[in-house]
Amino acid sequence: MLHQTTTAQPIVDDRRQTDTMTDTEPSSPPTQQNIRPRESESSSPPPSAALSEPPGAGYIDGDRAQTTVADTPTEETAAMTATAVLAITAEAVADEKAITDAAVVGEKAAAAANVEVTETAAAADEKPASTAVPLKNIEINVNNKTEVIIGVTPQMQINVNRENKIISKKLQKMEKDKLIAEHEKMWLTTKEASAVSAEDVLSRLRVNFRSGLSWKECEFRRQITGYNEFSVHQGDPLWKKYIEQFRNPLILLLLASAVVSVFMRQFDDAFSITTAIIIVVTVAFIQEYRSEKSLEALTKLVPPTCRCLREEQLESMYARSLVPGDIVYLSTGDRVPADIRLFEATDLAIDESSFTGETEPSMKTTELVLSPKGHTSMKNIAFMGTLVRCGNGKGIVVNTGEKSEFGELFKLMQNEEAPKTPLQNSMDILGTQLSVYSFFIIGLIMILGWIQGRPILDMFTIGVSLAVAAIPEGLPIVVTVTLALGVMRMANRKAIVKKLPTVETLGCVNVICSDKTGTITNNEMTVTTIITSEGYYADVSGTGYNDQGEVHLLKSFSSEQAKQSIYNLLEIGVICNNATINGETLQGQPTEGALLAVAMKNRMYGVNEKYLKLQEYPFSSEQKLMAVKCVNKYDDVKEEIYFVKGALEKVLKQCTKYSNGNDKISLSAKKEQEISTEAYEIGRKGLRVIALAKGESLQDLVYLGLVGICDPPKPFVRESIEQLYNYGVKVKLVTGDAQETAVAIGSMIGLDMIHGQTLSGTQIDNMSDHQLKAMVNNVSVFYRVTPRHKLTIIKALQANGNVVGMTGDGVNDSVALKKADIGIAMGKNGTDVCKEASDMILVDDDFQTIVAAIEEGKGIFFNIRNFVKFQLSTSIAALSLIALATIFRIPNPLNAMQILWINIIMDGPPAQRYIIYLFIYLLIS
Ligand SMILES: Nc1ncnc2c1ncn2[C@@H]1O[C@H](COP(=O)(O)OP(=O)(O)OP(=O)(O)O)[C@@H](O)[C@H]1O
Ligand SMILES: [Ca+2]
Repeated sequence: MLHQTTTAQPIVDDRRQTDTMTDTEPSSPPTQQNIRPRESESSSPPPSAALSEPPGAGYIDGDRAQTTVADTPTEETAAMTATAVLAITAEAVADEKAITDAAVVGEKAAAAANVEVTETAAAADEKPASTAVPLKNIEINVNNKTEVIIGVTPQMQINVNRENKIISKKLQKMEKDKLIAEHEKMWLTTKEASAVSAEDVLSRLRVNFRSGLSWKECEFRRQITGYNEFSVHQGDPLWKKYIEQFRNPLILLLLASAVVSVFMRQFDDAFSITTAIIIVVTVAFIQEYRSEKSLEALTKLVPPTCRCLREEQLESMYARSLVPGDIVYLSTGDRVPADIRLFEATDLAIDESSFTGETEPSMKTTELVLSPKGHTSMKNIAFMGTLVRCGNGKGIVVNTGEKSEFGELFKLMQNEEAPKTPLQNSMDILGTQLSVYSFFIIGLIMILGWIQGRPILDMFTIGVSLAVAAIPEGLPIVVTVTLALGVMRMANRKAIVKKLPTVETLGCVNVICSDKTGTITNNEMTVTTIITSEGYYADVSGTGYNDQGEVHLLKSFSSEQAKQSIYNLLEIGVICNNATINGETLQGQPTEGALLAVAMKNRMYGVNEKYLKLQEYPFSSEQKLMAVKCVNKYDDVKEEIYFVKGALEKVLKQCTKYSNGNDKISLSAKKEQEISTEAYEIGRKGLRVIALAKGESLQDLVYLGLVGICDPPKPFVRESIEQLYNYGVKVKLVTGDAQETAVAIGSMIGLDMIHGQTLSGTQIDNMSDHQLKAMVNNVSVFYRVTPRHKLTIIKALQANGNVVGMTGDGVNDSVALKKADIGIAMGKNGTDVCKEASDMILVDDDFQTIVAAIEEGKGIFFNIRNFVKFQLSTSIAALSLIALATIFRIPNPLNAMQILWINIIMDGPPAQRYIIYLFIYLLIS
């Protein structure tokens, strides 16, 4: 029988033996007890088998082998038995009990499911003695060890293969059920996770926070939990929706008239009316179905992503693939992808307004909450769907999809009907008004006809047909379909509209406020210039987040000293930093990535290891400054040092000295002026300026120098702005960057810098609303603004009657994006926060797409207007034709069927294609 190791062992003999074996038993040559090739009666393996098997592999006599199960199965025996079962089925079908016993006992048994059967040619001399059928050797791979069964007839082999398959399937299934049961025991609710320590959650969900789950394990867990998403609940079946369409009172009346026609023996009328009704209903049904489908598709256009640790690699992946136990990293601007129990939180503030209604972001901690009451008290949980306003953190996914707290909310939300767009509303009103008028006129016609003594049934069917034709009950649907189709067309042009009304607004935008970094520029930052506080000046070559490039010192007086100064300066940039570069991909903020890259180019490695980070003051667009408090690990006197980087004026405010070689010199007004001029000169080239300083206290820093970071405008922005201008849309730049940088970029992209003014955040602060409103139209560049200012600017523009679009990518844009008539977010590099706040998303961050979207928006608006006009004119034509004919006692120029046909044809451009299909179909059948 088979055995587990690669050394030859005593093997269970055929029918008699039920012995158990261990791996440690010494190897012995095949004996009588061992299974040997029967036909050749030789104790040595046949040549071919010897060639194809690893040394010491066992042999099985396929003919004689039998199922044997140890009475008291141990792990080994179980494994053996399982294996035996697999092998021996050549003759005997294994009994169920054996399999079950074997499987339940040990892991090895389960591993036996790993069976591969390979056929090898039997030795030439191995001719079967008793049978004419050629024999074969088959190799069975069990637990990665090869076993050979010799002398198997083809039929036996088929049996072996078949049985092996069945057994391995059974074993796999049992193994899986067991695992599923185990996994289900380890899940915990979000509330439970909040009430225990992070370590407990980690161990309960069996994950190491340093390495994360394995891909295989994730795959398995996902089979249990499903994808991290909400299944939109299935509506009525299609046939029911189709029948629904008949529930329209007018259609019912028409049907009634068809029935009456049958009784009156006017079969051709009855037939044509019925056909027409079916077509009307089908067209309406298809339209509604299509609009539903396209609306559904909309929600799937921008799949959220997240950063997750798997097999020690930090991966950026779709949030839908998360499972409980995944380790997720959160940073400013992220949308929380699942319910997460935090085990690390640095100044982590999360906006839970969508969830709790609380407008103030909630500060998160990692400590356990003893008895959590309500969502607000669970300070150690980041809830799915909420947004990281600032700081960063790490946590473990505890619940996903519908199991998350947000899932509960989602279920409630599903029951709410989606609000109608203003356009849909006005169409509804128009529809009702038209219905009232039409009914009135139709009533008149019918009474008149009746008085004139026309056949009552004719008058009735004509009246009802007129009602069907003239009452635009399909109008709202057509509007929705047109909007939805437009939205899909925009999606093809890489602009995703989140809500239908946006399309209406797009047609009338006349001002676009655009932030600079990430919208106008690529937000791919490269340090190109360095100026130290001593005045050493260096150029940096190379682009991208890598070490390809060099730092060239220009004005060097003493080159060693200069190198040291540059080193000290760049060191701050590395330590006061949260980004990482893996290969060439950057995780984190581009500005920080640029600082890491320049240090790499200066061949500075392992700088971080020298210091231990004690505290961080994260960067925010309000402060425009970031600081970390550290100690030098190798210093005996563990002195605290602050490393600071940020906008020059903010950093200089905290500095009292500047560094000059090994000395620190007090900052004079003159020196400050000098530094500002240097910054101005760098900024004038369109570079972003970051100042770097360090010191023992945050109020008493030593200034070390500046870096200039290049981030040029994207291609074709200039052309797009020109095109927008031609459409009557003005573009304004609103940026957190310095004046000279903003102005430089502004002129690069063709903003009117001659007539347009510039305005800073501070200036806005010193203005009344009224003053701002008076001048805001003429400003083309706003600089050094905070998120609050961005909002004020939008409001002031709106107060002047503008329809304002706002584009942005960062957290600092989100409030303004929400306030703007249309918020436009960058889809690729934009933060989740800003995508959430926006109405439209540019998939590939291309500014040109805005132009395309506005074109589409205008087109759709135009289409709908035309359609309404068309519908109205045909209704009026039909009504007046019949009314006049009745008044003047002329025979009716159109019969009921003809009216209906006209109605079908005019029922909207999207429908026409289907009508043609239907006609063709009717013709064929
Ligand atoms: N990670 C950072 N650490 C420290 N300071 C920074 C950092 N990033 C940017 N700054 C400073 O803050 C200023 C602008 O920041 P802010 O976030 O308000 O604007 P932005 O979003 O980068 O630009 P825009 O509003 O045009 O998109 C920069 O000019 C720079 O001096
Ligand atoms: Ca930005």
